[in-house]
Amino acid sequence: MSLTREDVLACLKEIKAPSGVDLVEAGLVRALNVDDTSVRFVMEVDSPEPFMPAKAEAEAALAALGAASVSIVMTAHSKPTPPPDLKAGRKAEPAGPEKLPGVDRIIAVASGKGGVGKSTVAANLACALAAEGWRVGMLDADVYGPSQPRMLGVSGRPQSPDGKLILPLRNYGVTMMSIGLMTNDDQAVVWRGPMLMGALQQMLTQVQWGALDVLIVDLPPGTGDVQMTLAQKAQLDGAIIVSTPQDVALLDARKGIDMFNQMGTPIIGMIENMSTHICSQCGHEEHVFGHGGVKSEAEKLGVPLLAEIPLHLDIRMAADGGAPIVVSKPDSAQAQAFRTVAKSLIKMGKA
Ligand SMILES: Nc1ncnc2c1ncn2[C@@H]1O[C@H](COP(=O)(O)OP(=O)(O)OP(=O)(O)O)[C@@H](O)[C@H]1O
Repeated sequence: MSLTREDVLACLKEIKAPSGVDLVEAGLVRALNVDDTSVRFVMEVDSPEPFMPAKAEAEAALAALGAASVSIVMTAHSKPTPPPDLKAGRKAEPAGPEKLPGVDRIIAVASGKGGVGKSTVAANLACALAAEGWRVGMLDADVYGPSQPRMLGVSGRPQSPDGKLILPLRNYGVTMMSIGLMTNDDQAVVWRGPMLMGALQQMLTQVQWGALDVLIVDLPPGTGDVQMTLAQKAQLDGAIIVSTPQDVALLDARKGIDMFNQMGTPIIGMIENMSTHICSQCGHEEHVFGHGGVKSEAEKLGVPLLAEIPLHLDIRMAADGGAPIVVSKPDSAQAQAFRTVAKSLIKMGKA
């Protein structure tokens, strides 16, 4: 029997948080998604441990109500830090960004502006690196428009058998996790700052990534909280900036590069996407958005231009159809453009 949102909320109202107030009343149930007999939500808490019994109780009660699958993700905020110890001679504690265990490198794929093809580039790059024999992970941190599940043809709910570690999904040799797998496709998620940070931190540290040569992070466009949090929490080995050739996209790309520079993240290079339009019927080439803008910007900023990817119907159909062009038409000229970037990243020692 299908469950309704109301059924689920009524059930959760019977479960008390450690404060004695029920989970719903306490405002702990966030991003609730009820899909037939599958229930998912985020529990926004400061520290997960005291809430484990309530979580287990909620899982059992929802299962008894008829939920076939229950996924409760806890967003753990950082623990309150003790006051600084100002005594002289005290050894400094390690602080700042850390390496993820088992993950050799983390590369962020970023853009200043939305819709320039950042996720398409990230998906193709991940598949191209996997095709070169690299162990590749993809963390889709584009919280406002997660598209990696669609692009990498992945669906289903990530499971967490022990309630602690989340098992990522896998396709085309890419191990992936996306915030989009925790939320409903057609439901707009309103992320509050701390909740967003918690979810990102959880995807970094509570997902069982396994041993990876490279973890690619698909960032949301712009220069916001997710970029900052990522750079603070994880040791980023570099960022790739995707831009279209128009001035407006380049202006935003420049802001993105400036932000990474301020955070001390090396810029691996820029990629001009939708560089030139190649007609899929006659092969005629046209510079719809201008051409060469990213090349001259990269020269000005002293960063490498990694590729100029054409605007081609096949790239869109492949990405939107769940099998990036690198996988669906690996020998096409369009796929070659991505494969060349992957090879040069490997050569540069970046992946
Ligand atoms: N080179 C290309 N040729 C044809 N279509 C492309 C190309 N690059 C991207 N697209 C298409 O453009 C659309 C937007 O791409 P994508 O979702 O990758 O952009 P984005 O920069 O990640 O956007 P956002 O960050 O706003 O989600 C998609 O439909 C994608 O298939």
